[in-house]
Amino acid sequence: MAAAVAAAAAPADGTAEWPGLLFTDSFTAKIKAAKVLAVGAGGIGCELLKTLVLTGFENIEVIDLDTIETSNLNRQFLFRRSHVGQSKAQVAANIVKGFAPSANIKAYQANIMEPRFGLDFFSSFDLVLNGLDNMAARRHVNRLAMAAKVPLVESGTAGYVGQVSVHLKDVTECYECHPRGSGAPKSYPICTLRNTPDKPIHCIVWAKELLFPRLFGKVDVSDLDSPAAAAVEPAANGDAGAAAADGSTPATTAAAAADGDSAAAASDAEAKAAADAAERASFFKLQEGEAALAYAQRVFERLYCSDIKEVLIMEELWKTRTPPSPLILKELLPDAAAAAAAVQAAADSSTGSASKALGLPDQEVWSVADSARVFLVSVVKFLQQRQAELGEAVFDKDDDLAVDFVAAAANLREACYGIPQQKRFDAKGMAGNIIHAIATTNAIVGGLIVVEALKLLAGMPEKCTTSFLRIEPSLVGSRRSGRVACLVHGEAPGAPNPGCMVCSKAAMHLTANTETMTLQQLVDKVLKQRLAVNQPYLYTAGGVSYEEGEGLEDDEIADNQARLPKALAALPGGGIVHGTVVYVQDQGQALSFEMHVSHQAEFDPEQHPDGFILSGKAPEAQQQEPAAAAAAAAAAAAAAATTEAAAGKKRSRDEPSEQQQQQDGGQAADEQPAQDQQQAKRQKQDDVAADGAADAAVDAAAGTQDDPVEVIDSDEDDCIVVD
Ligand SMILES: Nc1ncnc2c1ncn2[C@@H]1O[C@H](COP(=O)(O)OP(=O)(O)OP(=O)(O)O)[C@@H](O)[C@H]1O
Ligand SMILES: [Zn+2]
Repeated sequence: MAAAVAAAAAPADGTAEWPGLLFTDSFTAKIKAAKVLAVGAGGIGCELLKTLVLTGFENIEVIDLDTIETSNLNRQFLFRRSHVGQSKAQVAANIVKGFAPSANIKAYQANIMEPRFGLDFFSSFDLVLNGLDNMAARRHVNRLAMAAKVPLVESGTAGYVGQVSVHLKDVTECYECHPRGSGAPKSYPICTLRNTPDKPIHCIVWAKELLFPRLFGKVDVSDLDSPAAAAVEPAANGDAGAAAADGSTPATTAAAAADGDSAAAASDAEAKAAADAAERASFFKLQEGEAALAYAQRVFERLYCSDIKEVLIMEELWKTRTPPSPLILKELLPDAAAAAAAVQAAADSSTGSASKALGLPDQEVWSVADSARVFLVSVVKFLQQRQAELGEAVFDKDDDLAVDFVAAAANLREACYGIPQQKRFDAKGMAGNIIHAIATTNAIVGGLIVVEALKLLAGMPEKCTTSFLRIEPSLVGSRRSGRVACLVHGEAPGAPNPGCMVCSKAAMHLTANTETMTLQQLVDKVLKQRLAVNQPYLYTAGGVSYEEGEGLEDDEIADNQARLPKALAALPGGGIVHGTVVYVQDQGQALSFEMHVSHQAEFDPEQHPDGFILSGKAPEAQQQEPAAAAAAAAAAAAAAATTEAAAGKKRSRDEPSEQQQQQDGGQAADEQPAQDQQQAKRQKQDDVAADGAADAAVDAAAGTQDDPVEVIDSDEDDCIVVD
């Protein structure tokens, strides 16, 4: 189907040029016949679907995994209150069909990342148009659109700013040709979060990422207080005091660092950190017969009094900083009996929110005493009313109790450290990375997507623009009218990046401590979190292999699992060491690339808090003639074949399994089990949180906000003129 776009490279109506072409019969027919995939039926998606049908598109498939929520109604104008709880994709399709009854719109309530929406599915469209809100899904769609050579129009909005960009394999840059600023969640040095916070966000991240999972979720989802992290810090930054984690004293690490015996120091530090972690794990457990309120008070005392006193012992930390002051619960809530009764009454109330139960406002900064009350009430409510989730809870910005807890816990820590406290509304925004959506921005962006789609359909990718919607108009030079003020600035899409791991055959370069990084960390932190690989299959010429995904036998799954805790260098088959080339594939994304590994023992935690460095690198093959590139590819394939044989693989990675083919055949969207939908929704929420301030596309637009009047050498065609 994508061929239809290429075939239209010459003006469809002989002499017709853009934009006159739009008004020709043959182009109208082309619009009518084109098959379009719209991904996302949220803020942008609703606008996009409406504009598509009003422009004359009649063959549309729309996918959205979510259901309609009341909070969507203010801007997702296709939805009404009566639709709350129903599939966004289905309702959007039904309503839009009312505008254009001849349109054929197929809706899927599904995650675009499901294997059934694979290469065959993408290849069946002329255009893919994104109205998504998270990086993981955007990257996934980009990978499949590039592999299928289907043009992709990508979009994003954040408040008043937005962006639309066009991606066409081998013609323009793909969505991942350049690093996206906020692709990975913003990370903060662990020692700052634990011991020396100096901004509200440090306290909010501490409450959300460390404390929330510690009390209600899976502790291992956060590595903020893992013994390994604690042990590594002193060696790397030489700051022995900062190494003491979560209340451990600096004495051991400081002495060990000073005696010059680094091996002994490291093992002492590791042992100490492990003992501290074990002590904390047991302290934060609810004791047999312990009342929820007594537990909440005990945790309060530990976090805001004894832990703070422990940190104060580390004198070297406070030579250049203001030391924190402990909070005493009895001083904050002097009438202990009355306070306990009020907290228990609020905790027993039927409202799911601690702050609402206490009658506290969302839009005002609470007093420290009120934050203490909210803290206690939320802990008790979690223990009493949300028992089923304990041990599994995940922070969700739409969960009132979780937001209450994080806002109060962060405020109390801010009070200890003399950092300004936040309104609940703002704490929620920071914890959930929320930028409030603006309907008009979505409408403009939805319209711009269709404009770019039309240029692509006309076979005129050279006319395409990357459009930046700005918060303030810019002055733009114009041939005809001098200078005009523009809200939307357009520029030509960039060329493909030969170093891109997605749309070229470039290699990635990983620098890590191969003696301490485990295969699990490589898979989770590097491949999944940083490179958005969903179902990794990796192997080396030496015989290391690891695989996830469908179609594996039980013994293969067990073998793979057994390798995960091993350090890279200790893996069987020679390990992954300095100089190893790791071949990575993800069948679900039609993706394959090489990763070249370098060993480095230590990393500066301020500069590389993840403990590794990842960079893209153009391989030699990119500069070679096609024949040489093919030879290099054949050599890589041969290495793969050797490894496959060594690993005893039975099926080819490049051929879809029978199961995969069946899935690609296209089940109805609503066949996905409800549990999967829930999981996907949770994954989406995680992704959204990890998405930082929307996406780098938007960052780029947002970057111009401080520069409202700027002269750009551009044509009027590229802008929307403000009267
Ligand atoms: N992997 C995915 N597969 C299918 N749809 C997705 C996927 N990820 C996100 N979406 C959908 O993309 C849409 C993005 O729209 P939007 O940014 O308006 O989000 P929203 O959830 O409706 O609004 P808000 O986040 O502001 O509450 C959402 O409807 C969301 O469900
Ligand atoms: Zn690329």
